[in-house]
Amino acid sequence: MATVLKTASVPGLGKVQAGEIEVSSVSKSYGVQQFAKDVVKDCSFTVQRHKLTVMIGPSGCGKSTLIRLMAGFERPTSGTITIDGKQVVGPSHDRLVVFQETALFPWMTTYENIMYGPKARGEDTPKTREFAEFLLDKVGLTQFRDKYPNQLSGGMQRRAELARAMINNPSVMLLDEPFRGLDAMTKELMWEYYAALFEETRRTNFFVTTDIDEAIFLADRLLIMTNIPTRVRAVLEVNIPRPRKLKDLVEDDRANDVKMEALSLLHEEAMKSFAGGSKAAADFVEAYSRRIAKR
Ligand SMILES: Nc1ncnc2c1ncn2[C@@H]1O[C@H](COP(=O)(O)OP(=O)(O)OP(=O)(O)O)[C@@H](O)[C@H]1O
Repeated sequence: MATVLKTASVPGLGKVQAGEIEVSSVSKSYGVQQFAKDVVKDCSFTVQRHKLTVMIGPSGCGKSTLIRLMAGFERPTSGTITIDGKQVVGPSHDRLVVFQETALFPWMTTYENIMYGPKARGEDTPKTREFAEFLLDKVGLTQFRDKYPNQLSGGMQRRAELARAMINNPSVMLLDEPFRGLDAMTKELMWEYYAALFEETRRTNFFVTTDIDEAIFLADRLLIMTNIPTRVRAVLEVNIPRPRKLKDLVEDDRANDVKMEALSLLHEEAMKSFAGGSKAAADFVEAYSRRIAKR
């Protein structure tokens, strides 16, 4: 059963659903017989209730595949995925996915986009409208509530996207590199908005990235993935107090320790991939070597 966390501070919401996902010995292959490609192999981990779990791994290792399996868009070749003990057999409103591509409807204003889900379910109530206003405020878009997506910057669109997912009160949010492609400063701003939203609600979040600073700034727990076919290589706890500040990334010793450990593990995985001829791994190995040389 999902634990219900009382959150009197969230107007219009009242309670936050927070589920727990268990991924048990999951494998996923594409293609058949001699063309079969193993993408995920015997992978197990838990996305703990009320925590922000971040998955980081080499480019192309199978992270998006895992998100699609957890969302129920695809089925594992073997193994099971459960949410609060119930097997995932298809998509559901209890697991909402935010992708890097914008899914905002261009003909709707920011407010209309956010209210789309509740309206579609016949829940256009004073409470949901109050929650929509709260979310607009939290993502800094109150002044832009009546603008259309093409009148918003890239960062604003991603913030509207977050609010549009959160209003549906899923028990787990799944985010697949939602800030990829944004410039460095906009990205950092997004981390602050997103972390504040997480801290306010303590909803279970699962976030996939290839950006080590993003991973450490956001995570309670960090899953380091192996090269393809992927599984969990290590789980690192990120014990930096919240709310976090960007300067923690450079000033907090715990952040630096986790970063060095994570980079070292990722480097080993990238080297394996590099040996297999991967261009993305070669880029990572070069960037890592430069970073180490600078220290
Ligand atoms: N539907 C599919 N059919 C065949 N192969 C697939 C399919 N989906 C993914 N793959 C393969 O699985 C591998 C992993 O892809 P995936 O997108 O899950 O990795 P990723 O870690 O999310 O990558 P990135 O970090 O670059 O976003 C890739 O080699 C990809 O080509």
